Amino acid sequence: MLKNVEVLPDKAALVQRSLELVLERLQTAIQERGMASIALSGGSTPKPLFEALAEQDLPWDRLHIFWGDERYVPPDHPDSNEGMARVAWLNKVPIPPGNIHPMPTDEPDPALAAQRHEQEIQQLFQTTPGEFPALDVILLGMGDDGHTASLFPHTEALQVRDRLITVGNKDGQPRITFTAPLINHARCVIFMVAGSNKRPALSQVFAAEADAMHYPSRLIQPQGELWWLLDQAAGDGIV
Ligand SMILES: O=C(O)[C@H](O)[C@@H](O)[C@H](O)[C@H](O)COP(=O)(O)O
Repeated sequence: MLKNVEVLPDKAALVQRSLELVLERLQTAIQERGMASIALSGGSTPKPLFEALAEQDLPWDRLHIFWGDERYVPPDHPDSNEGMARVAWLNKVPIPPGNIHPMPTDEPDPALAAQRHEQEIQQLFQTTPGEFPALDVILLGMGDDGHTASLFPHTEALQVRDRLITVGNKDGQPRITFTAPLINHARCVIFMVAGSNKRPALSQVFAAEADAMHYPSRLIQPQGELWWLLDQAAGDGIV
């Protein structure tokens, strides 16, 4: 793992830096393998990045879009990560609809939705059960409790090592999430973390010793590149 940590002056600079990294890696993937895959994070931080990506001139038919996690709501719900990315970016560019792979949230049982999505990913990447595909880029955020994707502290999802997709749990509310091993098989993981409210958790995530079950972002140790892009409010003095 190649770990890079950059503290940027403010959130706008953090977004600009993440745009540079994402574009470089997507273009390299397309040159090398003819296609690129990116999993989007949810929450509020990545929205300006998605808006900036909508302004780019990319070979959209070579790009496949995933999500690292999803709230268990319909895509038109205000909390939907899919809905946010479509409005901020995907609805504005000519990406083939079949290249967009949202996490299903329409099964009565979220576990079935997780299983369905796992099968979709295995089919797309031609992997067999137990094998983990390497996505080119996985974007992540970090909550002020140290969670990432929908891997929340002291939840069962943190223990799942043999699946690509599992059910997360936020205060009893179901989520669909990439598992830690799927994230760790990515070629490049980019955390975007902004705001002073993230400092306490960040200091634990970067500490020499801390409980990963309490600070799940510590579980993210990808075999490829790991980038932590922090704004000064979050990272100054921590790293
Ligand atoms: O669905 C989600 O909420 C996310 O995937 C989650 O992991 C998010 O990235 C963090 O909670 C940070 O969210 P903010 O960017 O809003 O601080």
